Amino acid sequence: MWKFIGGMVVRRRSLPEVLAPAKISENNGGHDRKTSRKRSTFIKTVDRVSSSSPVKKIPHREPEPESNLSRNHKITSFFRRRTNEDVPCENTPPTSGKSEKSEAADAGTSRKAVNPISEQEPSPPPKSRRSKPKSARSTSKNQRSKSKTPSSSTVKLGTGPVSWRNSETARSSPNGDESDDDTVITEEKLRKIPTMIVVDPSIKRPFKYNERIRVVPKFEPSLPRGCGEAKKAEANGTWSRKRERKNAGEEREEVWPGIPDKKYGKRDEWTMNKADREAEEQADGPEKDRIMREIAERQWVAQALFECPDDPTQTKVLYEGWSSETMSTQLTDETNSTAPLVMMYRNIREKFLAKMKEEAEIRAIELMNALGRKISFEEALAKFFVQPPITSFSPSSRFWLYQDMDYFHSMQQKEHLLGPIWYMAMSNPEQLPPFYAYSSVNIVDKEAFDLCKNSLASLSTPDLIEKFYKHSTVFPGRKGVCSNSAGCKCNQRFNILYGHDSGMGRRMVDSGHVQVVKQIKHDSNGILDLADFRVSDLRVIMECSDECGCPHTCPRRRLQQGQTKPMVIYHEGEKGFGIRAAEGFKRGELICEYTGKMFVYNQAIVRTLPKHAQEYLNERSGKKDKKTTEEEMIEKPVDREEEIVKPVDTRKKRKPTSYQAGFSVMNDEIVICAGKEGNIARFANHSCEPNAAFFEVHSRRYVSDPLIPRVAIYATKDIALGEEVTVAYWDPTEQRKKTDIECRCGTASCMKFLPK
Ligand SMILES: C[S@@+](CC[C@H](N)C(=O)[O-])C[C@H]1O[C@@H](n2cnc3c(N)ncnc32)[C@H](O)[C@@H]1O
Repeated sequence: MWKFIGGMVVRRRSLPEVLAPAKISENNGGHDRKTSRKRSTFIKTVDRVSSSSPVKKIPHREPEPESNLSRNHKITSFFRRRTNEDVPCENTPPTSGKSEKSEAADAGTSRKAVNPISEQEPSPPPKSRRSKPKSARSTSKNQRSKSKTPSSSTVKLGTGPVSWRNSETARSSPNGDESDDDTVITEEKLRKIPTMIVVDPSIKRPFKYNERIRVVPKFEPSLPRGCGEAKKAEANGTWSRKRERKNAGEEREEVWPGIPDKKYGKRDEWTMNKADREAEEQADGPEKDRIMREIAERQWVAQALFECPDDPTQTKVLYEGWSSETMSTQLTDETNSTAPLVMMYRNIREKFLAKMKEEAEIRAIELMNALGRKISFEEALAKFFVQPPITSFSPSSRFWLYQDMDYFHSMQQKEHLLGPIWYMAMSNPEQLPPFYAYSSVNIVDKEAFDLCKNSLASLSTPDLIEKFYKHSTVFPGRKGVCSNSAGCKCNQRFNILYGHDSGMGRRMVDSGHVQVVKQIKHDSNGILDLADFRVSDLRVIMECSDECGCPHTCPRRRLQQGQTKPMVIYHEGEKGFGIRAAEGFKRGELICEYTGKMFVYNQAIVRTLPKHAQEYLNERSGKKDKKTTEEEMIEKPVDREEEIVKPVDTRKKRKPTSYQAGFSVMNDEIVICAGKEGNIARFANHSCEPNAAFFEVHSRRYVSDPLIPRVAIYATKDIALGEEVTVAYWDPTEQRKKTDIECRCGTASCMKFLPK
């Protein structure tokens, strides 16, 4: 078993199969085949679409060839989606060039509301026929709201320099109406943001433990809540993701958990246009006007924007729920105003890519010099940085799968008020993205939930004081960085639960030494004070909660505010994927949380075992109650992992994983496993000279919620834009058994092999 320093435990695994390269089928023969095969299905499914849907019931007829389609009609239905169709624009990779407006979006400057249509259209269509694109869901409300500063009752989350959340409030809306801005955080909204998902297989139907905690019989990855267009398309679309043959004889669906496997495609576009045209033709007078208005008012959700390098006034738009073959070209100024957040995402992505390219160019020159200039610069560069393979709009190109992962995972993040993420494999365009289900919160097994619910840490401070005051002499006062002017209760909590005055703050560590648990504190900007930080310290961060009386912007609630900065999951060659900063971090700044499935330790191991091993272990443990087993363990200490894993390892059936994190201080029975479900933190690679570390965090917004132990990654050094975020899986100063996995951290003090 490997140890992440600070109680993070990982277990060995081989590189997942999903990382193995596979061929992209660029010619997308499958698309046409599939759409024609599914045509009748679509006709059937549109019947079921509600009247509010833009999809209309239409008679079944043979499709007309593309060239015969009414151009005007397409323009009407799809927000002039074909207006610029003739503009030569390869869907080329994003570059660092930016328009003035996008610069403004980057800086988060507020802009006067603009009606993009009246401003940009040289010869505008009749008013009633104009439709407007909707920005990504993440900006849909934002789009509608006026540029406004939050009122005193609404506060913005996020600390430190510009975060995507900070800058987006400043945006204006093309419509200018005053509807609620989903980027302004109110207490009411916070109360409903999910904090965990509890899995209890014994229940039949999901229910709410409270406003933030849902109990489900099984965790099932699904599309994020706001993605209504994608959901509709998943039910009715005719384009579907192709199946991919990985190894001979083995077929696996190229359907990533939580990513739509069906979308609207060209055929649907044609069908909808045709239905519109027919409805329009058949109607008369006010009815005709109504239909035309309805068509004109349809909104499209922008999923991603791409630059046209030949013409910076144009931008390519990929729509949520639609395949890439239906992309359209729009005026950059329009997309700047109608989809400011998506534009901001594009700018962040481009800035990051420009940085990566710069780095790759330096490495390419180094390689050329090392090889005596036997290869050209272009060849050398291609070893480190390949432009995204968007030579065609073929929806089956792997590039579009990456775009979907970016969008749908970022939307999940958005749901939890967290920063956006991207996936990139710049040195190998054939690289498959990682195969796992995204979850911004922990998925807590019922047993772990009950354990946490009944733990001391879950008690309110008055209850803790009542229980423990007699055992403790010192409970230092209400000071700290907490923004409650009356003082903070949370140092008291720390002292009762983990302080050495309480008698619970001394722990035996692996080496057999006794260590004192250290409280790591924030400064008034939410930055950790890491003055005398050592990676091998036993440490806990104590956050404030509602019982403290401070607002949710309190610097002592940093993990509750979550990941504010954009991050990239970047393919690092032999190390697999890693995480990189798409914006710089200061030492002590929060990077993100480590989420995954949370289990009670023994059970966590047992459940990953093959059936026969599970049966054997369950049968054995069934004869003894839990207490006896634990007592036995204390009397005769055993390496729990050794004991449990051995029967399986000898049969060489189980693939070991390295995505498990354990707790040394808060609850050493609990494990977070991010092997199949988790967030970006699961990609943190090891370095012998890391720039970040794991911290156990005592964190909940509401004291009425059970306190589950949480893990955060904080920067322990300044991290620059584009730099990889790394942690130490074990204390490099400690002698440990080594595995045969070569460490590729590339640092001067590298131990050469990852530890056991
Ligand atoms: C927690 S995962 C990190 C994410 C992983 N790279 C991925 O793509 O899913 C740990 C695994 O990453 C790889 N890894 C992490 N750090 C490494 C390093 N310094 N050198 C080589 N491989 C590394 C090893 O395969 C290890 O088992």
